[in-house]
Amino acid sequence: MAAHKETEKRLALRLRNVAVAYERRFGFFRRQKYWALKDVSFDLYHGETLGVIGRNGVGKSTLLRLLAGIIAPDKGEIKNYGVTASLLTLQVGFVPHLTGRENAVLSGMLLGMSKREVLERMDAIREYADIGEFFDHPVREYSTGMRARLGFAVAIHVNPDVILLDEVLGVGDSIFRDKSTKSIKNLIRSQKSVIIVSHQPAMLRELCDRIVWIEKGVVQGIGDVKSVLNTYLQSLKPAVTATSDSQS
Ligand SMILES: Nc1ncnc2c1ncn2[C@@H]1O[C@H](COP(=O)(O)OP(=O)(O)OP(=O)(O)O)[C@@H](O)[C@H]1O
Repeated sequence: MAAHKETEKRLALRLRNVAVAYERRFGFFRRQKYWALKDVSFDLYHGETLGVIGRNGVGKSTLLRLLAGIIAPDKGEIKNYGVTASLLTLQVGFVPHLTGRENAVLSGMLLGMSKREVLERMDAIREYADIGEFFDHPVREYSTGMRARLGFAVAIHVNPDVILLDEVLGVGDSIFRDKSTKSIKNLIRSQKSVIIVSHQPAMLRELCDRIVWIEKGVVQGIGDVKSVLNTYLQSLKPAVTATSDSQS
């Protein structure tokens, strides 16, 4: 089931033959280029939710970093039709000796807000994180779940035109997981454009209008959620699926 929202056929972003290389080091002196993305082309329209699937290490996070403007393409072109894009990821590092409040300012600014915007939203962020007095304690005292709560609370209060979500579903304990999933679903059902990387097929089936399947840095499939997801899932377990299908 798709996200039930109007998708205007108005372009937000266009990628054409985009490639990204990282430099990998071998020992002290040897360096080699590694092409994490080799040839990626697709369009993103206003209001649509595009899912990104693919095995570990095929370039999904690289794609989101590229769209957020954190890295630039080494080849190809990204055309922006006047939208702001911001990456919501829990991998933004916190500074351990600073408090949750202070880290909220830093990571909010990293995600594209001005300091004033973060300060204006601080009460809402504190309330959303719901970690009590720990909000004003150094982050080094936090549990992993508390860090996830703080990271998510900041991320959810950023308000770009295009929201890039990197595996942010399903964080924290069950209460927070429900709350964060609900917030993400609300964002997705709004008229914003969303690109979501997830390894959870059920979630993608529920939320996305289209899917892009990335394999070894190239687009292996793009289009209808059901068919692209099915083809991808089949590709993960060809032998097993053939056997279990014939038994059922
Ligand atoms: N800073 C970096 N320097 C060198 N190589 C990198 C760097 N970041 C990522 N890579 C490599 O680029 C490839 C793509 O990484 P990326 O994180 O985009 O994959 P992914 O599809 O998001 O993986 P996962 O599903 O495991 O999160 C991987 O082989 C990874 O090792």
